[in-house]
Amino acid sequence: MSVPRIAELSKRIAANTATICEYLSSNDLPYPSLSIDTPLYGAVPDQPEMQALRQSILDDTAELRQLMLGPRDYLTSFVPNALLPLQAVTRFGLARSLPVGDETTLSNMAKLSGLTESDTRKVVRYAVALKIFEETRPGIITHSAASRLLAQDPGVHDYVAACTDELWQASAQTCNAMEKYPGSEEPTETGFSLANNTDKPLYDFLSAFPERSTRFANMMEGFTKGKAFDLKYVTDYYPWEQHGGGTIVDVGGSQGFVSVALARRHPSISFVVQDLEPVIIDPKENVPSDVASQVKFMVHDFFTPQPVVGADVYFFRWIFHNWSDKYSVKILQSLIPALKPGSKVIISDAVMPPADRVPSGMNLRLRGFDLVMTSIQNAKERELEDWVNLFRLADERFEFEGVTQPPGSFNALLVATWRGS
Ligand SMILES: C[S@@+](CC[C@H](N)C(=O)[O-])C[C@H]1O[C@@H](n2cnc3c(N)ncnc32)[C@H](O)[C@@H]1O
Repeated sequence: MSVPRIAELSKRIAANTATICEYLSSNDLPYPSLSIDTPLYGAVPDQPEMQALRQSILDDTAELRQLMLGPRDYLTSFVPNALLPLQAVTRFGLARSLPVGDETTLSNMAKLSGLTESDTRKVVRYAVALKIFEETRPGIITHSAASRLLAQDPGVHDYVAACTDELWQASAQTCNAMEKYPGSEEPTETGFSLANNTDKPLYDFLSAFPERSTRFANMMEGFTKGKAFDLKYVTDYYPWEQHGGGTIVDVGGSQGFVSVALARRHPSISFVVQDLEPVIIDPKENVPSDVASQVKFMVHDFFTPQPVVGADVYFFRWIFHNWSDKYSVKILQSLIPALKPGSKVIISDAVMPPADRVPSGMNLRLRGFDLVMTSIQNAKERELEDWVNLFRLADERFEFEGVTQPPGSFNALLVATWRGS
């Protein structure tokens, strides 16, 4: 008789958990816990074998939960306001106002946040139920591991704040946008546009609000702290050393953290980070002194002709998934006047895999991201064929060379070479 799926899953979960426990125990490492002193970026070591076991446990527990719920309870288990406590905790500074190691009362949290006591109680207790904060005695609140991270890591804080304040609201309006503007490729006809009652694209709109704009950029940097977005997937999976003595232009490079990481490993390469004005605030603050002479900043709109002529590489990380094909083609074509024969265009972006080739947790994230891109820009994540077509649509002289998909990475690296004169 075949083993029931629920038994198979629970057996594998138990075996994988035991392997991780043994590893932690034999290396004298702490076990995962929800309490404040747990390793805040995860107790499972960042090592391929351990991470594969962790991913398997995450996928198996999700499936086991769904099987245990059954279809009806599964569908009704999606509460409509699951992100509300996270939005409130960041919007009203509830985690940051509580010093780590201290305890406080709900009334004090209300005073510091400006919320009413009643709203504070509702929000914080929902957060406690989600293991964000602990209520150690009735009305007495301390940090949990999760709220501590929100208090102490500005990248994670801004990630959560921008996800809830910007992306969640945009998602809630996306079906309305699909109805109002069917098939639109315009970044002005999105869920984000409807949520903000604006006719400007997201980045133009945010540029009028420097704080929101910076927070959005910080959310992007926060992503890179997630394991699937580690900068190593850019630095270690392309032979950058072949461009020694040359120049790499980091187009839409935000505050330059990718260029800084590459500059540290390749002292003979020069970097130019380009972005819109409000994002490039003050290069003196953004560039660590050890690479200051190597990494320059430049305000540049990538829909206008590329001003750095004859660079070896034009690098785009997380740019094209923000734009529909109509606009992505324009970005590539704006490079053409600056390209020399052999210039590379290197793109770090997702290549959507067939669903059965990735762990279900990763597939879920990729599918979620695809729709985030629609909600904010009418853009999309692309399959390999879409990428090849994009270069072809922009200009036949772009020769698509191939793609590298580092294991465990959200993004792949796509390389094309300019074969024009
Ligand atoms: C998703 S972020 C990616 C940032 C960075 N490359 C990274 O890997 O995290 C997109 C970036 O494109 C920039 N951007 C948007 N429109 C732009 C434009 N027209 N010209 C130049 N940069 C632009 C944004 O300011 C933002 O920093």
